[in-house]
Amino acid sequence: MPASIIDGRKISAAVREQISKDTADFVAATGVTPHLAAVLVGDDPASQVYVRNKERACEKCGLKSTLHRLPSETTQQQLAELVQQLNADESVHGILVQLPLPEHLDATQILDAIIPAKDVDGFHPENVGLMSQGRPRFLPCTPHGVMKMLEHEGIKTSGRHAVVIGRSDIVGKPMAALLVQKGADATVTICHSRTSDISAIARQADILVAAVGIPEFVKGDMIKPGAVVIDVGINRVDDKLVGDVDYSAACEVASAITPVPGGVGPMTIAMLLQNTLHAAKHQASAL
Ligand SMILES: NC(=O)C1=CN([C@@H]2O[C@H](COP(=O)(O)OP(=O)(O)OC[C@H]3O[C@@H](n4cnc5c(N)ncnc54)[C@H](OP(=O)(O)O)[C@@H]3O)[C@@H](O)[C@H]2O)C=CC1
Ligand SMILES: Nc1nc(=O)c2c([nH]1)NC[C@@H]1CN(c3ccc(C(=O)N[C@@H](CCC(=O)O)C(=O)O)cc3)C=[N+]21
Ligand SMILES: [Mg+2]
Repeated sequence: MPASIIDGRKISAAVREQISKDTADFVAATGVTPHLAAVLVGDDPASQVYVRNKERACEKCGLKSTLHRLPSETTQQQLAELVQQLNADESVHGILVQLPLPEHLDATQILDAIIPAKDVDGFHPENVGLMSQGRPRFLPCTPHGVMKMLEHEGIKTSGRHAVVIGRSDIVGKPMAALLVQKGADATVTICHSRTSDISAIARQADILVAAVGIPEFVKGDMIKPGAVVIDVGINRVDDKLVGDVDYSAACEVASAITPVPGGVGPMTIAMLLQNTLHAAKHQASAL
């Protein structure tokens, strides 16, 4: 039986509908419109896709979004100054600096400079620490979106073996952290570029998450029959979006799979809007 397709667009639409209502209530009560400021330096293709969709989603849900587009040649100091300006701007509730930054810029220093209360990506070390202790402030959007999808589909994680391919700070590591935490209770293995025999490990997964950044990295024979496959990858190949999983091969083996596009991406955006509303609520109540 071919895999069932986990419809990220549909699940995210349901989440966004709730966010729209909550945002309207918040605006009515406070007169404040939740405001997300995004910073894009240069022209990373996955970031371009993200920017486009997130602007549209903010607008539809009644949030304000502003995009600061900076040229690839932007200096560390110029970028740091923009972050300081957004930190100080009381009309801005959420700040997101698109990654990856161009080679010559130090992303860690920039992410550390975002005040934790506006860190809607959940990348600041204070927010990472809170998450890893199981008392989250802002959960990172992509892993949180994946957990929401699993929950929505009634896919249990407890006692299951989850294999995450990728150990980045934005996807792989926080994905593993959420899957292993109490309540989710998966047994988690993390793979990366130095892992030996990834295929053998991947084949043990009940839940396989691919966050590699290599088109169709996961082949059909790396998937255990009946496994759930979550494809986080957003790769542009000949002007089309493809994931990190060989989708047609995986459909023959998996029990359920997320497509690209239309899978994890829309969930990331829904979680970003949720974090921005949450940030605005906190900042309004702190006044
Ligand atoms: N759908 C969404 O909402 C989002 C999608 N993405 C997409 O997800 C993908 C991953 O993103 P991100 O985590 O930021 O990417 P990174 O490039 O930061 O991380 C990739 C990870 O994959 C590992 N890796 C690379 N090559 C191999 C290999 N041959 N075998 C095993 N592991 C390998 C790397 O290992 P090592 O650490 O050893 O280098 C690294 O840990 C990208 O396609 C990105 O565009 C990202 C964010 C959100
Ligand atoms: N600080 C930071 N935080 C991020 O979360 C972050 C980032 N930087 N840099 C780039 C990656 C990539 N990313 C995407 C999110 C949604 C879609 C998305 O909406 N995808 C749609 C695309 C639909 C289409 O346009 O065809 C889909 O998959 O269906 C894509 C990519 C977030 N990232
Ligand atoms: Mg990819």
